[in-house]
Amino acid sequence: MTLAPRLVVGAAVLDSLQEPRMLLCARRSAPESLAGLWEFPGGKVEPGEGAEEALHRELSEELGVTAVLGEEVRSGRADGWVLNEKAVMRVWLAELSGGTPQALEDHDELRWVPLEESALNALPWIPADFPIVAAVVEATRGS
Ligand SMILES: Nc1nc2c([nH]c(=O)n2[C@H]2C[C@H](O)[C@@H](COP(=O)(O)OP(=O)(O)OP(=O)(O)O)O2)c(=O)[nH]1
Repeated sequence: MTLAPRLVVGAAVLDSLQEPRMLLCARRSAPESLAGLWEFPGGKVEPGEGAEEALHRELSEELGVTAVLGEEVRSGRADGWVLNEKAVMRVWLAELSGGTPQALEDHDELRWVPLEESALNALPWIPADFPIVAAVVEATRGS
């Protein structure tokens, strides 16, 4: 029997949905295997929770912010971006609507990085995130 992959949600938080120039990147502090790697803030969808609802909860818990979600960053697969053998992630563009992001939980650094592949790819992302970063740059290009 194959178990359905666990759904994770992530936010590509932009300085502006209308005129995006910067992406908020978060450096994980745990678990040890992922500590020091950069990611999209977010986390696992809990049973009974909607994906977007989970993303708002994670942004509040992890960063202490509220956000408006923009379009979903599509992978070409219906279920999202494959992270590993056990998890897939759906990712939305987002813009802050309240609060100043703080590394409250799971992260030890937050950084606004220009929306350019060279600048973003210079960070050591969780490996599965590199194609998502490229798709975020593509989705915001020309805005
Ligand atoms: N949040 C997030 N998780 C990612 C990304 N890329 C990636 O492979 N993952 C993986 C790391 C974890 O194995 C999983 C997400 O788990 P998590 O630890 O963030 O979830 P959570 O906040 O709900 O925490 P918990 O229930 O495990 O305590 O997805 C990403 O960009 N953002």
